[in-house]
Amino acid sequence: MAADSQLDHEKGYIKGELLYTIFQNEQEHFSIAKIKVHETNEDFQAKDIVIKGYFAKLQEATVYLFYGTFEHHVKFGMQYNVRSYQTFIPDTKDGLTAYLSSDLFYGIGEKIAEKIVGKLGESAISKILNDADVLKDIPGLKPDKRDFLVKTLQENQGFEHVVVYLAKYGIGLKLAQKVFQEYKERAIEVLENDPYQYVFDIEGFGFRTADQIARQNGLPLTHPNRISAGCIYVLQKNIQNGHVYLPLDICIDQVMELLFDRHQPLTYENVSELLMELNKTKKVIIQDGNVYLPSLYYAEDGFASSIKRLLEKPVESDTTTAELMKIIGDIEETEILSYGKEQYDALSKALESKLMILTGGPGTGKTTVIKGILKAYASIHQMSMDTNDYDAETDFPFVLAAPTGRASKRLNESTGLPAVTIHRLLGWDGHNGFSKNEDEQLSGKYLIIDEFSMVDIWLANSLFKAIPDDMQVLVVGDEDQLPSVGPGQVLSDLLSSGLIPFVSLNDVYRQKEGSKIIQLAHLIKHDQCNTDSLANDKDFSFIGCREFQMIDVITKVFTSAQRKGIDPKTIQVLAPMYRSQAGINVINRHLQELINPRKATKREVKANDVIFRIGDKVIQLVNQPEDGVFNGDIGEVAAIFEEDENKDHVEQVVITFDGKEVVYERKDYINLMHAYCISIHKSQGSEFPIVILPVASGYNRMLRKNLLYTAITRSKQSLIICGEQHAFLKGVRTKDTNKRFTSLTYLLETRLNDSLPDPENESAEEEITPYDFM
Ligand SMILES: Nc1ncnc2c1ncn2[C@@H]1O[C@H](COP(=O)(O)OP(=O)(O)OP(=O)(O)O)[C@@H](O)[C@H]1O
Repeated sequence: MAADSQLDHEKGYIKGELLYTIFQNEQEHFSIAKIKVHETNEDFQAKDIVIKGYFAKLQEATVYLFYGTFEHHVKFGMQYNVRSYQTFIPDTKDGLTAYLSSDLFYGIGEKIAEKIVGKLGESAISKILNDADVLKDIPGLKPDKRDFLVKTLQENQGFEHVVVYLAKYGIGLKLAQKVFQEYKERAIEVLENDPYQYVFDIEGFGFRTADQIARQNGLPLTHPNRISAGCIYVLQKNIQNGHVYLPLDICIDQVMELLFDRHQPLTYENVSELLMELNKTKKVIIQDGNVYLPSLYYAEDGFASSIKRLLEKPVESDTTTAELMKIIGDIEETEILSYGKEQYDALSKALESKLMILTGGPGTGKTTVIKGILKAYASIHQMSMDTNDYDAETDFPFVLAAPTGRASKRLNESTGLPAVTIHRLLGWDGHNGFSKNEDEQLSGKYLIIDEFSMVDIWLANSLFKAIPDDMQVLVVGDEDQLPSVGPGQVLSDLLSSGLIPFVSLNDVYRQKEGSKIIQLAHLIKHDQCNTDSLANDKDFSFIGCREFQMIDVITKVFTSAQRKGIDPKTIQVLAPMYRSQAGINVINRHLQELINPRKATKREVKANDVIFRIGDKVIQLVNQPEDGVFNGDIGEVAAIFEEDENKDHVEQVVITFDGKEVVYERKDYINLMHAYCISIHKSQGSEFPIVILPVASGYNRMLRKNLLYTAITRSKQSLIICGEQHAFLKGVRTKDTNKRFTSLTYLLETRLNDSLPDPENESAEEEITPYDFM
């Protein structure tokens, strides 16, 4: 613990003493403080500086070594962003004695301190922290004083010790803080004995980091914990590819590949045995030769059970076909339209089915049918569709929801009825789960979930658990769009089971037949898109260019739109990749410069490499249901507050999402990025008046039919594709062959087949529609 060995001259440091704390978040251990500088190897002359970072508790009159980097703050000027730190303990035994007999360790006098240092040497502090019993034989050190000394050291040095220790492995303060919160003083012991434990317990602690530490600590590569952590890591990684499980063979192969080492080879049996062990302790579930993480196994299982439960209680209706025809006829009259055959089927089937799926591409009338269903349901059951006619005692019968804020807003606008996000509907509490579940189910009679292709198996399970037995459900989606970001392919599994009543709308409606965007979407859907399909039209243009010209073309489109008085906010660029010559990051940088350039009067903050400026268009990257914002929501930077301008005394960025304000602190900036250009995946569930879709051959490995179809169907008024025609045509002809491993179809087949009437026979009986009389 000698000072010279403490000091890492290779890194920039400031040695200094706390003057005062400017801000402190005790829960997060985050502080901003002013320190007096004693010494530094940084190019820096001032006598004091503001530091910020995660600290245990900075004590006055204690000297610390801070390692970090300088950062410029608009108001406070130069600041030192601390990455790691430790208490500076003077170089000599005398220095250490002085430290231990300082005011910090009340009741420890110089004599006792000398004895401690005499016995334990210069590494006394580490020794005490590792094992407090080393103090047992110090003459004159009473048990209560000893306990106090250990406790104070643990409080002050424990966290630092962990920070310094983890910094050796490149682990930053923030993760170190999570580690300390989980294990306290045991952090280093756990890491030394079994770094893989961190992978299980600490969110964000990667397997590879644990592996590197284990190797440095000499743990054998065939250590069972390494194999176990490798198995869990492989399964977790595969969630990102949408898989619910991995077949045993594939799982073992991937684990062996991950853990491969020439000198200590693993056998198939080693991994397979460990998987069986994990299965016994329920850390994984192996079923029919497939390996699941428990949360996914139970989600699929639970979802299939909910479907079975609902279908076992069919709708009891005494409405005759003639009555239904009359009701639908009346709706046609008031809406001044005549439903097509598919639409009529959809209406009547949805009204009589406990659960129905409605699918269809753009402009096929999904919204028109939803509105018809709601009206017909209200008419059959003689219910008012006016929310004012209901109170706390009488629940509004129609429940409308969608996975994203934007999609639920559209559903609300198109139906005129309240619609919310699924998270909101289920009462997400922000941390532990939903308030609506199997014990406290939803109220209402008819549930419509739009954009269901975006719903992953976890959310589907939570939602369906909360549906009461007597509620009818309509699931709406477009099966040709991208599957959910999360694991599973719930919509397509439900459809391919063939066990859930469904209607697919294929006819495109007259008013929109003139729309090239919709035509193009349907040509792609039916694999009929060719060079002729890309001819310019009033709502569509294809601007040919090479990848290196892409940024130029996109900025020119924006400039010319601005000249024509088109609000740039109505234009959305959608691209498949973040990092490439014409990737999302580059496009965003250029568009920010063009649309919202730096101005002396405009506040901005810098977070990592990104500058957020007032007026910037931004996108939320994760679900933050506690604030009512969701992955993919687009907002605008409305205000930036400095530390002394708000009661929390922290810098804040305020984003407005459709009029709703959400406050972000620095630690949350990571959940935002610019949205002049967003990924096609993030655009699911949203629609934009004008879409620019760059298609470069550099995106080749991403270009797939469902991706391009999703992008195109986001545009409502105008679509501009720029790039290379052959890359686009190749993309729309490339099917997504990344099969997701899910067992939902199989589960539905095995559970429902025995208990339900054959839908084929059932629909054969019911097939009388007005068309049969025409
Ligand atoms: N039976 C019909 N007769 C006349 N017009 C219709 C009919 N069905 C739908 N339309 C019209 O076709 C257009 C598209 O219908 P709608 O918005 O319901 O389709 P959608 O599938 O929800 O489309 P999108 O997915 O693009 O939002 C609307 O203008 C609608 O009024």
